[in-house]
Order: sequence, then C-alpha cells, then structure tokens
Amino acid sequence: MATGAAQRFRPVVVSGPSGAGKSTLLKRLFAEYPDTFDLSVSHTTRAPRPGEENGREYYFTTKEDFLDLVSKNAFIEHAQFGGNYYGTTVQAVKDVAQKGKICVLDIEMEGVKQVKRTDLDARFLFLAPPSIGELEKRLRGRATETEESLTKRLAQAKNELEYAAQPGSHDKTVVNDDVEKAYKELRDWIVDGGNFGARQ
Ligand SMILES: Nc1ncnc2c1ncn2[C@@H]1O[C@H](COP(=O)(O)OP(=O)(O)OP(=O)(O)O)[C@@H](O)[C@H]1O
Repeated sequence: MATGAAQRFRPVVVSGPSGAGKSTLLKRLFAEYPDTFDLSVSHTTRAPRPGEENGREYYFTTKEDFLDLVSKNAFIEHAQFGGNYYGTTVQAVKDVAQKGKICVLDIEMEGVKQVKRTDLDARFLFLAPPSIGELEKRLRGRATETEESLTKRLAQAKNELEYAAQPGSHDKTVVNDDVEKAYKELRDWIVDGGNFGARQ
C-alpha cells in the first residue's frame, strides 16, 4: 500500500477495554476536527432500512458474498448479531484514506492484532483506565451492563491490560484519569503537530 494517500492518511487505531472512555474521547475529537477523520463503512447482511444507502451507512451484502469475503481474509473483524453478519474490511479502511481522511478504528485487542496482520500501516493508541476498580465504577455508572456482562468485560479488561503491557503492542498509551488531560494527550498525539503521523 505505497500510494501517497496511504502514507499521508494513516489509520489510527484507538483500543482499550470497554469503559475506558474511547467513545467519550473520540466524540470530542470528531467535534473538534469535523472534516479530518472518518469511520470506515462496515459490511452487513442485514436489510437496508428506509433512507439507508449502500456504501454510506453500510455495504449491504448477501450472506453468500459476506462468507466469500471471510474466506478471502478480507475482514479486520467480523461478528454475528441477531442472525446477521457485520464486519470491517481492510478495503473499507483504505477507502477512507483515498477520500483524504484519516480512518479512526475504535476496536478491542483482537482487532488490534488483526490490523497488525494487514498492510494498513496504522498507528496504535491504547486508552487505559486508571485502574480496574475505577473501570468497574464507570461501567456501573454508565448503567448499560448486567452483572454478567460487567464480569465478562472486567475479565476481558485484564487481558487487554496484559497485552498492552507488552513492549511494541501500541505506539502510545494514554491513561484516562482526568478526562480533560486524557483528551489533550490523545488529541495531541493523533494530530501530531498537524502531521497526523504521515510518512514523509
Ligand atoms: N476520565 C473520565 N472520568 C470519569 N468518567 C469517565 C471518564 N471518561 C469516560 N468516563 C465515563 O465512563 C463511561 C465509559 O466511557 P465510554 O462509554 O466512552 O467507554 P468506551 O471505552 O467507549 O466503552 P465501550 O468499548 O464499551 O463502548 C461513560 O459513562 C463515560 O461518561
């Protein structure tokens, strides 16, 4: 992937355990830089809803075509929800750079490992909670979890923190203790003095 756009608009992967604050900080980043970043368009086998356009909300695809893409290793990650398949292809991430924007991927550890197996030349930022105890407090405060899903998320958070502690797993770690401080640190690393991590 040696095109100019790919070198200039390198994808940014923001990962971290559920509840670390990825959505909170990325929402602020998109608001402060409205035309700079974009999310990739996912594939789905679910039917389009009224007003949805192929290639805008999703790439709407048949189950057969979706599974064909899976067999060709086209996906960074894919999953099944409510009987439908959803996934992010490597190509969809490249398309964002071709449009002159920086693709932001908000993903968890397995997705990070997958992105590393591609030629996307992404930059990796890990958003860490101040502690597991504080993470639990925030997830409880968000009131989106059952006791069971909370236990699962906290166990998974421990795996993510272990992976993040390995040298070379990420290019940058931001601890989300104070939200203002964490936001500035995340923003300044991503913006990189206006260079956005571009090669050359
Ligand atoms: N620095 C902070 N201090 C206190 N609370 C915070 C901070 N950052 C985020 N929160 C709160 O913690 C909760 C989890 O944050 P958020 O939903 O952004 O996490 P997330 O990493 O996107 O999680 P998921 O991966 O499950 O979507 C939210 O209720 C949010 O308001």
